[in-house]
Amino acid sequence: MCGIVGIVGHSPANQQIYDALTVLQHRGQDAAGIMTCHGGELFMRKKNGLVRDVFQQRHMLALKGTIGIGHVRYPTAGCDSSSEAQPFFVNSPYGICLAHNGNLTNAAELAEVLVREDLRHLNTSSDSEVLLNVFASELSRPGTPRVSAADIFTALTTVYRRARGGFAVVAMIVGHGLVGFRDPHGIRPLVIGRRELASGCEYMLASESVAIDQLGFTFLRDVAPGEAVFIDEHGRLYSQQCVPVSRHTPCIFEYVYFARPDSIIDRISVHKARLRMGDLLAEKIHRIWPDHDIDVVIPIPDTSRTAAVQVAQYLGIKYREGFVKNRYIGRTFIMPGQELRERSVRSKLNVIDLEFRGKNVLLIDDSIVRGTTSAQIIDLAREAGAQRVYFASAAPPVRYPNVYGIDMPAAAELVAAGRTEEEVAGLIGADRLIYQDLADLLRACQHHDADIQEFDDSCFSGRYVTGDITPSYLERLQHQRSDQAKARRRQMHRGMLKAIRAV
Ligand SMILES: O=P(O)(O)OC[C@H]1O[C@H](OP(=O)(O)OP(=O)(O)O)[C@H](O)[C@@H]1O
Ligand SMILES: NC(=O)CC[C@H](N)C(=O)O
Ligand SMILES: [Mg+2]
Repeated sequence: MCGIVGIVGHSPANQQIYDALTVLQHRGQDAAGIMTCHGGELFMRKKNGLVRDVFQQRHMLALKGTIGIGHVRYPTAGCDSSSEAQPFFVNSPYGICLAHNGNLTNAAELAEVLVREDLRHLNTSSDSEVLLNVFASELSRPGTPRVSAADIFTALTTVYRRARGGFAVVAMIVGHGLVGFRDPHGIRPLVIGRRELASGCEYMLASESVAIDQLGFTFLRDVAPGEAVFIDEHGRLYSQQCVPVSRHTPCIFEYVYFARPDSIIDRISVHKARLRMGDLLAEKIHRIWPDHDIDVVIPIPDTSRTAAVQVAQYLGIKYREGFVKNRYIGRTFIMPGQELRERSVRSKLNVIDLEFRGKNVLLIDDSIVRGTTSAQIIDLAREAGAQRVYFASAAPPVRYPNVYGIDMPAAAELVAAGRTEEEVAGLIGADRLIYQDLADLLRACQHHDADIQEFDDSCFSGRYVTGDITPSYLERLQHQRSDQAKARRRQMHRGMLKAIRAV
């Protein structure tokens, strides 16, 4: 789940894009990049690492111009090497750079056609590079020195026809302006902000509204599914619905875990959705376990806090912060490799013993995916002297891979896949485990103000809204992107580097 941002303004864009990327850092910790444009020249800095580590003063000074795009990456395709950090760039036509959040489900087929028929070169295994080349190929069709907003929308209409999956994109066309578009189901989020200055209007596109707020822009609206927007270099905004919306199904996992609570996605407040998740989870606990013996509710920081407060309040039980999180360690779920994730949970969270000693504790998390966090946390709670350790998840069991931009490619790595809730409880070591029901999660995320009737809830339901996910696709994905496969690839890469050095 990457974070993307684009700005067209009247003052230097570099610092603003940097600031927006730090606000979106929770969406990707692996790599960061910025590209800006000034007088027809492009400037780029991208590398593996957190935003604060990738950009030093000298890089910032070199990023000239009042228009630019930025990206923070959490890989879901290709590999995690710095060559796949974004934005990506192609010099023809016009010079286009692109930053992508999401995952194409037909990247392999597209790549083949791009090479064979569009005569394009692909330098990496990234699906985002594929998407950029499809756009570039379609945009080159008019064959004129400049293209209009209408030409850009025509090109994107064909991009929509060719590309499948989840995608929210910002792209910059040299000498033209900033483009943004969102997949036909609106799986991945994208919002527009505006700022009126004496010098004119400035625009910002971003993955989450929190970036718009923090940069002092005014939230204008979400980009609609299948819609494209174009902001020219003079700050004029054009938009067009490139494909009709048949089903608007935002990713429900944004509300469960990914997005910041202070963001509003598709007119649904993430914070309020999480509060309702807590309410409905508590209702269920009360319903199925009226004579519970829970002494205290303890959240697993950070994301579960909002729901946990509601559980405690509804059940009339004490709420206590029993785990202390090291604020300098990032989110573990989006770290690459199981070994690193396991090490990080332990070094990130520590217990305050007295909140556990002799008590029956109910630990709350927003979700259980691989079970990395829950299994270790339950051990910690026991070591701290808890008498009984119950566990509740504000989301239902994650049993199916995600193919739209969350790196859960292999069912075999999901602790609940093919297992009953009792079996999962046994595996993570809980005395009792309670999951949110899917119907309640859907209810928690719906809001009468928003028109959303359905969500992409594939990781819970196994229903894929794009309709192109077959068992053989999932098998291939597992084969290519399981932790084991990634480790094998890293090993091979290291071997190749060694061999090259030896030569
Ligand atoms: O079952 P798992 O595979 O461990 O995944 C689920 C856990 O990972 C996430 O936490 P993370 O530490 O990434 O971020 P947070 O601080 O926002 O909660 C999520 O909030 C759960 O705690
Ligand atoms: N998490 C994402 O949005 C990833 C974007 C893209 N698929 C990549 O791997 O770089
Ligand atoms: Mg967590």
